[in-house]
Amino acid sequence: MVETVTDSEQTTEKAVPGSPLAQRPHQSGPFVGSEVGRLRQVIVHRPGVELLRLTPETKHDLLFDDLLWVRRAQEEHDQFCHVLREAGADVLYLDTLLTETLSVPQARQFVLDHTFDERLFGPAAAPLLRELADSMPHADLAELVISGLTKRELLELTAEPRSVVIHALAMDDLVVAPLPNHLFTRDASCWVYDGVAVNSMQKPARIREAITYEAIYRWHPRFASTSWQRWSDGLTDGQATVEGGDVLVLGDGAVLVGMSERTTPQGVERLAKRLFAEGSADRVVALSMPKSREFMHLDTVMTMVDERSFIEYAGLGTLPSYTITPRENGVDPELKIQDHPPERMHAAIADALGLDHLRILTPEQDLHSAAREQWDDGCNALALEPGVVITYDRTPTSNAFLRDSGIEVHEVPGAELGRGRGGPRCMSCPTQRDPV
Ligand SMILES: NC(=[NH2+])NCCC[C@H](N)C(=O)O
Repeated sequence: MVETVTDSEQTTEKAVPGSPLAQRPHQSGPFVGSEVGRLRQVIVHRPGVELLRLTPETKHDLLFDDLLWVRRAQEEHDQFCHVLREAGADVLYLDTLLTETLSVPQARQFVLDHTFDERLFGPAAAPLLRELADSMPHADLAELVISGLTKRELLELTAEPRSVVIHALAMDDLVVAPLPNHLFTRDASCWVYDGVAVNSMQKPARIREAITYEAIYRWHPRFASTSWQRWSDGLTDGQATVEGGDVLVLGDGAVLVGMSERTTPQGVERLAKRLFAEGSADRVVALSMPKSREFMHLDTVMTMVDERSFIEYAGLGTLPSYTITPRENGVDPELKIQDHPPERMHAAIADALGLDHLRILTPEQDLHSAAREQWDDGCNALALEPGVVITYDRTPTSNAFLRDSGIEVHEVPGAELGRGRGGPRCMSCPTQRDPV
């Protein structure tokens, strides 16, 4: 095994003029000051009925590579949450947050309006389904939104609506689609310093996930009673997509974004512009990634494990990159864009971090083993604090290499969870994390 260190061996830190907000200490409201600072509060989603909706025919469109044994996946997820709690993090469950949010009348109306869209259900069924959903207790409505509903289940609740759309469905077809990728709470929203991006999702199976987060952040008292910035317009952003798996909060006013299968350059520019306008960040480094499923998000190929170290997939190579900074021009900052050739990728990230070089941790393996471990989320580490991470147990070479490099690794079982192509970082949406 070798440790690859880019540029030189020295570790002298450069002083970087970070924004005042990037330094803001942890307080009770949401604030994510870095990628590796102490994790204080995190949103997760325990896999549920929505995963029972996967079949060999639907799994592909629902973005899973295999069916999960749901009970075992729940046990694995419980162990993941246990490690988070042991590390002192406050673990918030997405379905509980949504249930509590739905008790606020405006939130309920918002979720119903956006879920029962005429364009999806047709003008005949949409109002009837909306009415049925509105008559449900909060927890049942949350369950319907996340787990979906088949025609058979619908007919157990009500008489068949007079609708061509519903009539044309077979009994076990889904009337309301499930949201199985809510498991990966990282993606549909992401907190960056003192604000949040509720993301317009690239894949049709994930678009409705943004409704859940939009409602929670706007109306759940935990979030609605504090002030924070908006880095996106969520559902209405169209092609300007950003997904949280592509966004690494480097710390001290710097952000690293992967332009992947999911995140577009338009999305990156908008994120940068809004961060700069509020003075919450002043450097965004964007990497131009291959657009492919195995590299769907940046955090599937590289994650940060301490203030200067990243675990990185051997097959990633180096990528063209851009450094975006604000060019002050009156009130509205313009974007100053500097492009870098592939060989400068690590140097561009190091510069944004104010470091002479990064420590790139890439275990030495044959190419096939490296590809297998990347596919199994070996590079998807979730930091609990600098130098302490959670990974799946199914990637032993990456885990051993991290340990040999001085990183404390907490392994959690990933035999079932890993079938959704997301690891510990993907399954977490930090809402409070210390700066470093
Ligand atoms: N941050 C991540 N890498 N998330 C992984 C998401 C996996 C999910 N099945 C999808 O395809 O969207």
